[in-house]
Amino acid sequence: MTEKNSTIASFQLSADRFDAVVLDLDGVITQTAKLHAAAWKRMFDDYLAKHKQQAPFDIDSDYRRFVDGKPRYQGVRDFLASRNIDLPYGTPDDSSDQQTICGLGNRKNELFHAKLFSDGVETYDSTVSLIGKLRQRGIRIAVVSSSRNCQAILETAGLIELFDARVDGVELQKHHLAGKPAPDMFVEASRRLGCVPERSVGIEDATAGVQAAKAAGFACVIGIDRGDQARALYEHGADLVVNDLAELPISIDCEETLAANRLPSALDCLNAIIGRDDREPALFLDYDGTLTPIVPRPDQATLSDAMRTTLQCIGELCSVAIISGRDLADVRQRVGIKNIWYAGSHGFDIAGPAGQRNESQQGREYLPALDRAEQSLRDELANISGCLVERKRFSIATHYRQVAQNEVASVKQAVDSIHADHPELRLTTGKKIFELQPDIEWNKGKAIRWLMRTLKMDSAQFMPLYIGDDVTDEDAFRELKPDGIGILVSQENHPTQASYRLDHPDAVERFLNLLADKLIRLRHG
Ligand SMILES: O=P(O)(O)OC[C@H]1O[C@H](O[C@H]2O[C@H](CO)[C@@H](O)[C@H](O)[C@H]2O)[C@H](O)[C@@H](O)[C@@H]1O
Repeated sequence: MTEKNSTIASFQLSADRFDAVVLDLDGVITQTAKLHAAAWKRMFDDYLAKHKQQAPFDIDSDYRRFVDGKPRYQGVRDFLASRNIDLPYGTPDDSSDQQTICGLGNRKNELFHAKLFSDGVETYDSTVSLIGKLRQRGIRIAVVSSSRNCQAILETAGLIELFDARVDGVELQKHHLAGKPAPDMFVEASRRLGCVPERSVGIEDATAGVQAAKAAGFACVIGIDRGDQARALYEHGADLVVNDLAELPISIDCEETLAANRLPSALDCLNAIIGRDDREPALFLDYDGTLTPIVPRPDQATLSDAMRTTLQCIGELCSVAIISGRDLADVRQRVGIKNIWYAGSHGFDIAGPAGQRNESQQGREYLPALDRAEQSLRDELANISGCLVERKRFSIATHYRQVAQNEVASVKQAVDSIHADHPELRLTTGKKIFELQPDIEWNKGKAIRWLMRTLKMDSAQFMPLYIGDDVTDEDAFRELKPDGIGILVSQENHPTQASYRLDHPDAVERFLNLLADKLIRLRHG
């Protein structure tokens, strides 16, 4: 990081200081700048070839000085002016072979689209990952780009959902905004986000963009120096220049809980989840609500054949373990895949594919108390219609999903009273469920760490990825926060320690298939 002054030395992108971050597209989020530069060069060189004394278009100097970051026709006009070439403006409808500013701009766009189609869109993973983290902290995100192709580029890259607002070349024309370096686009972006420039950050890689954000009165303007232009970015108003957004300090609080509906979709962020470093994923999956939809009765939660095939496939590509609240034998039989690890009773009971077994030693001392509590629950709840008591080796679930609304309080009262008789047991809640389990320092998160140690999965080499939907899954999200990733399966809005979201087990299946494709591609270079 190169800093202009010492006041920025303590710079932190935190929700306390900033409400919004507004980013340029090309060269900041996507690596389309080089596609644009190549298309500009090809178009101008073809044109300049007809002017004998003219040197070819230079990507290092001409592109950055006259074209980068500006609306298309303005870029044509400014570059031609630098060569003392005067062309009629024409109209946006001009065909791409007309010798007008618009005709040349349209030719460049044709060349750009051909390249986009043939080469696809590469993204800067550090930027995508930063946007994910900022969104989790409640910071609003907008993209400002002079490109009329902004929407198409974001859609091709699968990033369109990451933005709360977009001010692009199409909007520019529609609302008669002035292009960068004028402040209009940044002012409009913060207005659309419902934020003020004084609490907004602008991120740009072009001098015209830096100038625009500064002129808009943004609290902080960050320049990204992808070439040798740190000095120029500072001269145009950047407060801080970095080579890549991975260098940017943001405030991280591991205990922070976030609203689930603010989390980015894991389907949109696969590249940020996998491939942000060289670590191999180690996959830990919850069962109910994650691999199967929630259904009225526990015995109806059957794994679909499609999900089983997906799990089998991903199990060939990386290490997979199922971490469930169900009894070990039950979840093992429901999933029915041989070469993976299983943890039952919320991690108290673990088994490996080659007959390995780890039953919590400490947990065993609680078996008599669990037996007594189970009997009391069965006796007390026998007359409440729809109430189910499900005994797992190290846990007892009392299900009230099928209980009439006016009788739920009686279920809770009975569970509370039996819990009071067994203070050595812990009472937890979940989806229409009360659970009693040994009150010891053990949970799904600890079980995952135990598995990683046992399987010699150093987190420098393996990245733990946990997908779950319920309260006890939060223990796993919290445990993995420093070195792994948590994905919550939910459509509701509640606090969570997860970093990404999937809406439904169907989305989990889609995500696992995308992950499998990605791992296959990485494996084959
Ligand atoms: O950790 P998990 O594998 O997700 O297990 C959590 C509990 O899941 C089951 O109950 C839940 O799913 C049932 C079937 O969809 C649903 O009817 C119930 O309301 C949910 O709470 C399971 O029966 C429990 O033992 C697990 O603790």
